[in-house]
Amino acid sequence: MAMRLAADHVKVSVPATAGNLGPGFDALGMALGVADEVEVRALASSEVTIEIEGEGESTLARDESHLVVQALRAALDHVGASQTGLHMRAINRIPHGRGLGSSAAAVVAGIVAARALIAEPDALSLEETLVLANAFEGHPDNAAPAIYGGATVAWKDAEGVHARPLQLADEIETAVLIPSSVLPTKEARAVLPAKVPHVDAAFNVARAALLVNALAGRPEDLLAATDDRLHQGYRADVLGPATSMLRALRDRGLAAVVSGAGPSVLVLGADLAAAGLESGVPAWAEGVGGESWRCVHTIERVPGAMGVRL
Ligand SMILES: Nc1ncnc2c1ncn2[C@@H]1O[C@H](COP(=O)(O)OP(=O)(O)OP(=O)(O)O)[C@@H](O)[C@H]1O
Ligand SMILES: N[C@@H](CCO)C(=O)O
Repeated sequence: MAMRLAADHVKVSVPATAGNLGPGFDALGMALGVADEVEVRALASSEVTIEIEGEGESTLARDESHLVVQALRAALDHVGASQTGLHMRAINRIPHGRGLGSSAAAVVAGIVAARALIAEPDALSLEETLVLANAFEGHPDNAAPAIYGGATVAWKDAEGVHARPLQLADEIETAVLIPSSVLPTKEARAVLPAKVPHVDAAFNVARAALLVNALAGRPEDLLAATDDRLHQGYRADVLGPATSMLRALRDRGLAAVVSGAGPSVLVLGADLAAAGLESGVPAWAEGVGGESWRCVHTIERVPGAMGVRL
């Protein structure tokens, strides 16, 4: 027998995320202080209606092809629950195509909404949520922090997809510099080589391990720990102004990395106010690469996705 829906009105919030964190390509990630909200009402009819406010309000589909709806349906199928008509209201605050995990947030929102709707939420564990989200995304580094919050390491093996929360010291802050230009993740992945030199792989292994230690409370190592040879250099041309911003920040001694597939740039540090990154963009950074940038500064550990019944 199909699993029952136990609620007909739920609300979900999912944070933006930065994937990679420099050396941890497709593995490390961190939740950021901006979140999308989605309200879902199950309908007696088979109708699907969608209201969107914010990012994508004039471009996103209002039908079954909407990413949140697709993920919700996949999650209902996964637990053997009946499909339902639905009305969805989305407040989209995460910019799209900027390396801030908007697609992962949409997918996780759909799965967590399904989890809140069904009679047995335990049928969809956090681990299964990650497996389902990875099936949409193809890489788990954004979905993992979107689900668990804070900083995470995620990996795949023959059994599936896994993630663990990383220790994140209270003193670690983030600032994200967001340009107005967009870079679809698909385009940024298409320029990566199929093989990399062994010496570059070894270079990143050392930095990724050092970064885990630095995040746990050694902020003085963040600059060395955020260097990378596996993706940012290969993407320099498609990243355009982000490559200039990355260089400008690192030349100032700031631990900057490309956020996800870019073109946003993430800065990690223990006192980002001292670098003028606590509110707005510092004067020297305005117009770098011919872009207009805005800055989002986060000082607290960001929680993962939350779903509640209304
Ligand atoms: N809230 C949303 N609702 C529906 N579709 C969305 C939503 N957010 C993102 N998308 C879809 O995902 C696309 C962006 O995904 P893409 O993977 O290119 O970038 P990103 O997820 O923002 O960045 P990154 O993966 O580098 O962190 C959008 O153009 C849109 O099609
Ligand atoms: N690890 C992914 C993050 C993008 O979402 C990439 O760099 O392509």
